[in-house]
Amino acid sequence: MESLDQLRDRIDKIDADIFSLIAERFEITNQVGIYKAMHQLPAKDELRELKQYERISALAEQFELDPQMAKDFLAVIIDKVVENHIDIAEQIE
Ligand SMILES: O=C(O)C(=O)C[C@]1(C(=O)O)C=C[C@@H](O)C=C1
Repeated sequence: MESLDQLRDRIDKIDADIFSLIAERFEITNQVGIYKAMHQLPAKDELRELKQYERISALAEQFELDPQMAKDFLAVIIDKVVENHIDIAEQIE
């Protein structure tokens, strides 16, 4: 059995991986924000979001996680992405 410190080290590494991937996702969504601003597209795409929530919910079930928790987690990220898109559009105007 691993020690508490070893288990916590593994948790810390996973947290670092998660945030590295979230940062990469924001880099990509910022590019989407620039594209949308340049093509006068709205910051928010409800249909795409519905598909995203369905997809994340199915993914959560596949990994035996709570689908609502997964959707809440994604909502925090997507809400921030939309804010960033609005900021980008204001800067490009
Ligand atoms: O796919 C897009 O159009 C995005 O802007 C990305 C994204 C997302 O983070 O997944 C964010 C905002 C949109 O409302 C839908 C999806």
